[in-house]
Amino acid sequence: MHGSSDPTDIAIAARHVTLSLGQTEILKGVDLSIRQGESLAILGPSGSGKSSLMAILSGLERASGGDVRVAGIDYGPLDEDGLARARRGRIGIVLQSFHLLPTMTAIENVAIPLELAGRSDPFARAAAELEAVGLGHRLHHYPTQLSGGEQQRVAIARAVAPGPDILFADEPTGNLDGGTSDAIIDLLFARQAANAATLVIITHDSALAERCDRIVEMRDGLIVAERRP
Ligand SMILES: Nc1ncnc2c1ncn2[C@@H]1O[C@H](COP(=O)(O)OP(=O)(O)OP(=O)(O)O)[C@@H](O)[C@H]1O
Repeated sequence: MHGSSDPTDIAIAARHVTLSLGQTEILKGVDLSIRQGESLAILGPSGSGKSSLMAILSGLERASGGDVRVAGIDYGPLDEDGLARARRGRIGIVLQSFHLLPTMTAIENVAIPLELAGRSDPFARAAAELEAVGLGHRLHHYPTQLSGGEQQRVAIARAVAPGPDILFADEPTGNLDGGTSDAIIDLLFARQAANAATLVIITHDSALAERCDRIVEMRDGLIVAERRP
């Protein structure tokens, strides 16, 4: 009835998004629409603005200009608290640098956001999520007691645990060996399918990009190409 342009199908709508930091123009007018349930890979050289765009779409950073609407919420009028509330339980984020809380164990890092989102049995659920990423034997380790790849997997467990509608991942396989990387990617796509979630992945891994529904390429603060694998 409404066709593919039905606005309720759109999980993420960015219109002419700009980001300037000081004199530097990092994003120069990005237009991007992503459908609910779609998987999108963002490719592009180092410094092209991929992480900056993800920070804005995920509500971690505010755009300097343009419009961002995610899961029906206009980010424009929201302050930092408003953005945090908009993210909670709906948006999962895996960042390159993990951002685990150093004073909390692996299980606490996964369980506390579940508790904040009002989910029942946060610790049982967190344990199950950590087992799913192969860390059942590391539940009570602190981040400094975990390898980079293990911290990465805790960050992934934390992001997927609330069953978010939208999952963002910045180089999710960057710290993982081949076998672990394949298992984690399978897990991300399985979670996406189970929740009909939207998945946005920044990656240099072309095999991973090819598994997505759509690939966009960034260069110098703009999306310059788009294709379907
Ligand atoms: N806080 C900041 N202050 C100044 N410049 C910044 C800041 N954050 C990012 N930049 C610059 O913005 C540009 C885009 O950075 P961004 O991290 O978005 O690129 P990227 O495509 O994700 O790169 P990579 O693949 O290396 O992670 C870079 O030139 C970077 O130096």
